[in-house]
Amino acid sequence: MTDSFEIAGVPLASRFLLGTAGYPNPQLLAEAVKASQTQLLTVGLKRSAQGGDNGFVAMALAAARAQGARLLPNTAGCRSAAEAVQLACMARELYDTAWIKLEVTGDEHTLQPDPFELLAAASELVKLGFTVLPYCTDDLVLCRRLLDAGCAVLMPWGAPIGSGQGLLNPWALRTLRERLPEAVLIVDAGLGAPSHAAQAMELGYDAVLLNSAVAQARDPVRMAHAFRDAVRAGRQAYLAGVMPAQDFAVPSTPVSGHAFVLS
Ligand SMILES: CC(=O)[C@@H](O)[C@H](O)COP(=O)(O)O
Repeated sequence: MTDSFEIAGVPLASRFLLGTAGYPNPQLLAEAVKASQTQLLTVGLKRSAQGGDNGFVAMALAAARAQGARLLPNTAGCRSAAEAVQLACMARELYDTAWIKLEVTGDEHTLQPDPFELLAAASELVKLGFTVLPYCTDDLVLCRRLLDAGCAVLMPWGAPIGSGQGLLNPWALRTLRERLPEAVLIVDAGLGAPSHAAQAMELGYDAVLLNSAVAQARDPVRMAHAFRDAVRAGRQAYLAGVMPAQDFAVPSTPVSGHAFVLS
């Protein structure tokens, strides 16, 4: 039974989006992509545009093709709206896709997105016909503005990129889910363990995007499997209805009357 979701009218059978940076070698990248069964693979534009990637981008393209996955070029490394728009236009030519993962960094220490440049870039790219997937903070007002600007999807951070800290602010992520029930929401970045991905899915997120936790694992292929399973488990739990947590004990076996009298 498939449980797909849609981005801009395109159904995606996998809710696990994977990044292609930082693998020990291109072969392991290809095997991890296969194990993940992802349908959407990100590719860093700055890396490929600058060349010298030792075959990683070519391997990412081949791995995507082998399993019918789409490419999602990203603007990682951009510091302004103008730079991001320029890079997105290059990506459209290079990869023949109008989908773009929009990243505009505002702080070097946390790699936190710059909300002002992000919104400016998103508005411009939507006008240019792109399907824009912005990597953003979990700020509700910013997220609303990005949707109003025409973004197809929102990708709030779980934690800073590469930190592996998991969901640092579950309250904010839960609030986003509750306040934007119609939006396609994907937790992006900072997930370090499969349990973090499951937690995001249990909150009702449509998908997760991660890179470092798989690429830097001792065994990236096994880790890709683990995340794939965790994403599915979290999704199933959400659909089944996760019980609300409470501050008091409730006996799981109600006791009434006197069932047995031992003599
Ligand atoms: C691959 C990609 O698009 C990254 O920019 C993304 O944010 C992943 O973050 P992690 O490496 O923390 O999973």
